[in-house]
Amino acid sequence: MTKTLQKTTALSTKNGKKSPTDKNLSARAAAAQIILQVLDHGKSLSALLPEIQPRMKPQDLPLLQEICFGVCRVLPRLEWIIRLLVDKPLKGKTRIVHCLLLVGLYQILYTRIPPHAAINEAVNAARQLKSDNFRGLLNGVLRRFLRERESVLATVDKHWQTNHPEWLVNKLKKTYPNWRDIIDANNQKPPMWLRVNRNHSSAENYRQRLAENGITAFPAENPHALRLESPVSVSQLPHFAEGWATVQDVHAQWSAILLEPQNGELILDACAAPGGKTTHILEQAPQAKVVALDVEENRLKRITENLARLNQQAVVICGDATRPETWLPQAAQQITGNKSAVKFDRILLDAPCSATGVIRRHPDIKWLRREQDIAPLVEIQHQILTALWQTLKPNGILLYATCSVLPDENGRQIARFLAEHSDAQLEPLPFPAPQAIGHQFLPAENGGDGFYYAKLRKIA
Ligand SMILES: C[S@@+](CC[C@H](N)C(=O)[O-])C[C@H]1O[C@@H](n2cnc3c(N)ncnc32)[C@H](O)[C@@H]1O
Repeated sequence: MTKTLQKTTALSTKNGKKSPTDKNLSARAAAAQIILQVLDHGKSLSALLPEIQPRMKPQDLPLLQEICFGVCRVLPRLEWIIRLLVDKPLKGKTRIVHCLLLVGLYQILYTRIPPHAAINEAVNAARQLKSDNFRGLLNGVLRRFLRERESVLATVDKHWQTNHPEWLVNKLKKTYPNWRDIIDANNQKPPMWLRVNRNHSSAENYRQRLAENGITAFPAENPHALRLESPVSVSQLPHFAEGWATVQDVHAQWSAILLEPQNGELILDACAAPGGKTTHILEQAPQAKVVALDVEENRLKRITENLARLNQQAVVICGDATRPETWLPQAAQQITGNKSAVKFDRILLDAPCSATGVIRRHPDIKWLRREQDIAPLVEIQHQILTALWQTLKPNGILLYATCSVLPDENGRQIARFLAEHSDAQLEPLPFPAPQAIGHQFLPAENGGDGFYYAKLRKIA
């Protein structure tokens, strides 16, 4: 820390102004509120952004999204800058001012917004957020950062910043010799991937249609996947509303391919919401009878909407995968007309997990997930696996998937299951460089997210 970096003291404040309606809320004010909810109240961006979006001006949404995701991506670096510049931590009611500083610094460092505009907007947002008394502090800190940028960054960037929580870095270090590459990949912005519905078009034909609409896309090894050069709104995608394409990461697309669903089979998608993989199963095998199960009732609507867009049918059920006896009779009733027990030919278990493989897509995971969450997740995965195994037909297939990179949730989970179930056999997967148990994709490998797959057969 150089001597020139004098610290600015946070002033105390009294709130004065009425809060504006959300329609008048600027992108910066909304971003500060959302970041506060993530950091201090453990809420996810994917829950918060859709809530606020209908109440914002449409033209403000891209910037709101950019700031919220961006701040989560580089949070420790921004926090360090604030520690250097602000004497007294902004706590309690003044946390919103701290979040406005994050928002202002992010724009100065990571966007093309002219710094003076970023500062003015942060100061204006303070008024909207009933923090008038802090306008001077915001203005002073951000302007000082501009003046002393070089020396501040020399201090902050003296050592490599992981921008990850320490517990996660330690876990990655223990498992992966190339852990730094994983961290770097997690800190990138992810590409947008499409899955082309082969019932409407080949990936190549769709790529040409995209090109005719000014959208550049690249093919992948996976036959249905296209990577877009730059993300676009789905409303720009040809025939999106009619189900010609679905937004889905390239590695997530392996789920339905590895499951190999067949027409006429009875298939369970056990943790199905929002239904991205349910619809892929039905694209692959339109005549399969698919049960889409999820424990979160409010997430079932998303499955139904996705099925409707693709003009597909499935039995959508709310239920706990650890307790098949509570929902299996209802599923049987809807499929066969009577409640007697049914067994599945194939099961996709896209298990609830730490989501440590999709950090680049959901950077808030780094601050929402805690080390102590992992063991309970591993236990629930084991319970679901064990319970669903009883519902699988002899010779049936269970595909276990997670978007985690932690071995406890992946290879070790399956090793434990194999040790406990003599009727379970590991099936080979069609990837080069076979791994010991299942297959781990790392984040950004082939441009895809971090995913794990293991395919199990029930020996007859
Ligand atoms: C990784 S997400 C599934 C994503 C989905 N397969 C897709 O591709 O769109 C995991 C899902 O598991 C659900 N879930 C968690 N615990 C569950 C349980 N005990 N039984 C059924 N579903 C559960 C969550 O509600 C969540 O929707």
